[in-house]
Amino acid sequence: MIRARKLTRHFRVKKETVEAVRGLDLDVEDGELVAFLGPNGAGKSTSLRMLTTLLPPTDGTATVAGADVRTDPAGVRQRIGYVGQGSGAGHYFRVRDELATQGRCYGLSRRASRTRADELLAVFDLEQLATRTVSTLSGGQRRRLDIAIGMVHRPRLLFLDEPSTGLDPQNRAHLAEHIRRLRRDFGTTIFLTTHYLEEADALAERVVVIDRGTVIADDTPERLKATLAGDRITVTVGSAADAGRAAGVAAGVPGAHEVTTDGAAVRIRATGGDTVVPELVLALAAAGVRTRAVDLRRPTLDDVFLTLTGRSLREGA
Ligand SMILES: Nc1ncnc2c1ncn2[C@@H]1O[C@H](COP(=O)(O)OP(=O)(O)OP(=O)(O)O)[C@@H](O)[C@H]1O
Repeated sequence: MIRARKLTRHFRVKKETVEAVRGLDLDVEDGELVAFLGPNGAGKSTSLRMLTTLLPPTDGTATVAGADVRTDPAGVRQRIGYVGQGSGAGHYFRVRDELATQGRCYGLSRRASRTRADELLAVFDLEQLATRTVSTLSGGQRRRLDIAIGMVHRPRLLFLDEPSTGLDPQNRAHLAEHIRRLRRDFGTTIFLTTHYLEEADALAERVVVIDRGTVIADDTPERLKATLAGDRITVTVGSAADAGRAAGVAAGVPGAHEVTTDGAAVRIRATGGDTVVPELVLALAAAGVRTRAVDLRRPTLDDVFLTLTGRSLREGA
């Protein structure tokens, strides 16, 4: 559905060159739900704008929904939906009229555009709001209308640029459910940008991590966390001296690696932490070290980003 090779975009700012996107390689298959995750300024929007033909690439190639972004931008636009960061809806129109007008813009008859508007009102739980003026909608309702507008022409591929920015957690979860439903009920391929780690983790089956214009990781959230971060175990013992002994014991437990001490605490990075913990507690007891507390923490995508870049994505965002 998306194939990009060495996609590159530079900007000239005064006499400086900003390398916003540097040689992006990307493959998205039919029906995937992919999150493009990275800190502010990583190059997410610039990549999206090139893939949606809003910005010509400086270099490289991309085919989107079967059309080349350079040689057939109109073909790309016909086949994709794009919901940018700002609202695309006219403030003073009524919700149903706004959807119907968009349908007319895509060449639907008056009747077909009304029918399509009603379908979309149902899909996005906007039926109660059909006659309301767009300017009176809440942030979450407005965002659902924006996505409905992006779906008027039934695109097989939908781009969403930071769809949940500015929404509270409850509205974010509600929107996520609608995005999942689009994929489930209509098989829409969805490519969305976000800097919300939890959203990428919970929503996407695949996460492409971008930093400073380059893809630095691309996998399922589970595999990224397991291979690039691992579980973190903290064992608290009675004293710093005990911690030294405990660290020696921990280093010998299968699955435990990167053992460090900090006062009376021993920190361990582990593969399969839930099976390492009982083995560790038994080994410590056998060595005569009394365990006071054990904490097992599952990794987050922020731990992945930290491992890859040495920086926290939370700080960057
Ligand atoms: N029109 C422009 N002119 C000059 N520099 C630009 C332009 N657009 C983007 N940039 C620069 O390119 C880099 C990537 O920007 P981009 O907007 O793609 O990042 P982003 O990952 O989408 O960030 P955000 O999460 O803040 O939206 C940044 O350094 C930005 O300042």
